[in-house]
Amino acid sequence: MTASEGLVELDVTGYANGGAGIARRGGRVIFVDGALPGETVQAQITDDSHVAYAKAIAATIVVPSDRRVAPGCPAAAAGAGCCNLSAVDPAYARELGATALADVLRRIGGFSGDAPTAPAVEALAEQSTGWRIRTRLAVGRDGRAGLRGRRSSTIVTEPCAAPVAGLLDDVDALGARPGTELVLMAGADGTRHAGELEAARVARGGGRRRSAQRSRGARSGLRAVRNLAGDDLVTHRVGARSWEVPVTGFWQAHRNAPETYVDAAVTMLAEVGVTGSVHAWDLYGGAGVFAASLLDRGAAHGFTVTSVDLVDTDPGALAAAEVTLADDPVRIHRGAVAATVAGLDRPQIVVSDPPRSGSGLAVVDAITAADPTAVVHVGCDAASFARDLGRFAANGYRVRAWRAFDAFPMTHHIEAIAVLTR
Ligand SMILES: C[S@@+](CC[C@H](N)C(=O)[O-])C[C@H]1O[C@@H](n2cnc3c(N)ncnc32)[C@H](O)[C@@H]1O
Repeated sequence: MTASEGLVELDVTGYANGGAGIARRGGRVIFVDGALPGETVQAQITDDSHVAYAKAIAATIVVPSDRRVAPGCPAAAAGAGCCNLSAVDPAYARELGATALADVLRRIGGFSGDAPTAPAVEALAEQSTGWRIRTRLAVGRDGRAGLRGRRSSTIVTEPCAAPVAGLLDDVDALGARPGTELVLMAGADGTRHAGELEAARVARGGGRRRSAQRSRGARSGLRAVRNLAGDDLVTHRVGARSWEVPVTGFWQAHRNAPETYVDAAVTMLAEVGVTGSVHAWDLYGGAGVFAASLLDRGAAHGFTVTSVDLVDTDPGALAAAEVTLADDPVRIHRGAVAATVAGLDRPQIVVSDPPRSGSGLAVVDAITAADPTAVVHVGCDAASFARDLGRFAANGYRVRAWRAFDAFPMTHHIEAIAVLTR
């Protein structure tokens, strides 16, 4: 290893959850953004403040991996923070995702030989481009819309390759005003819907970390939406059901995700022996896609869902659920899961599909205290998924089956689903 002009030469030997390559130098682990296992890179150290590890960015690939491919996403190639694995062979990216998942299941979840073998990551579509049905773009002072830079607040106007065909066509002609965000969503029939989200009001001061947190909080808070194209409500379909979801509301990003996940959940519940009449909880249920499929598909798999408690915080998603599930035995609860579950009827089945931060230990404890026969736990962040599963295991629930999906192709993110029983 040599150091020149602030760069260090590193041999990358592993891959970490989060998409960085792993190298070692002077007894420390170095997480190298943009590097793959087997590569030698010249890297710039970006964070040297920790005793056990440092962070770096690959500046030059000296010896490339033979699994590198031509970058598939123009926006990422121009520095946008979207498709961080767009220059990696998609099959190899899935292998790396499975390796990272297995690693966090062991290290964070504490899983070893008594759990099923960690799952492979399955593709949701043949292509790794053209899968994303919703996206948010920042609108710059010049009125041009684009993705934020990976390590900067610059706006990259080259197109991302992830959105479905047509979603990003001529976005600047939609008329979103400078400083706002442009929200785009494709409906089940392919129609594009667009809204302008008013600029987030972010309080100032308190250091870089605090202000980044404030900025995220402000962006996710309630903000006015001005319709720019299509409708305020977007029609999505799963099986024979349809939902009318606000253009800013939650819907799975990959066009094939909802059908795949509900099919996986119902099939795995049957495989672990759920039978008879059951009451279910659909926690972090959004518009009630899992609730509907449990009701509609259980009978074909040997169990009958007689009623569901659906819990979510998002008023738009719950309004969609109220319409779609109006004639079904579903009680809708608006509120945080942690504050709501204690008052619900005892379930035999629980589906829990939290945001990236996971359910957290208190919610896992509340679920296991209700003593369900089976839990379907879904995670879009491998580390929080592993942590939550570890808590289920500590509370006496065993993973009986799990699957993982390449739900965000060309990125390091994966989605995983586990079914547990006591
Ligand atoms: C990954 S989404 C899953 C939605 C739904 N299961 C689906 O597949 O469409 C996570 C959901 O959790 C909701 N949410 C986030 N934090 C929550 C909390 N503390 N309590 C209840 N719901 C929450 C969000 O509004 C969002 O709908």
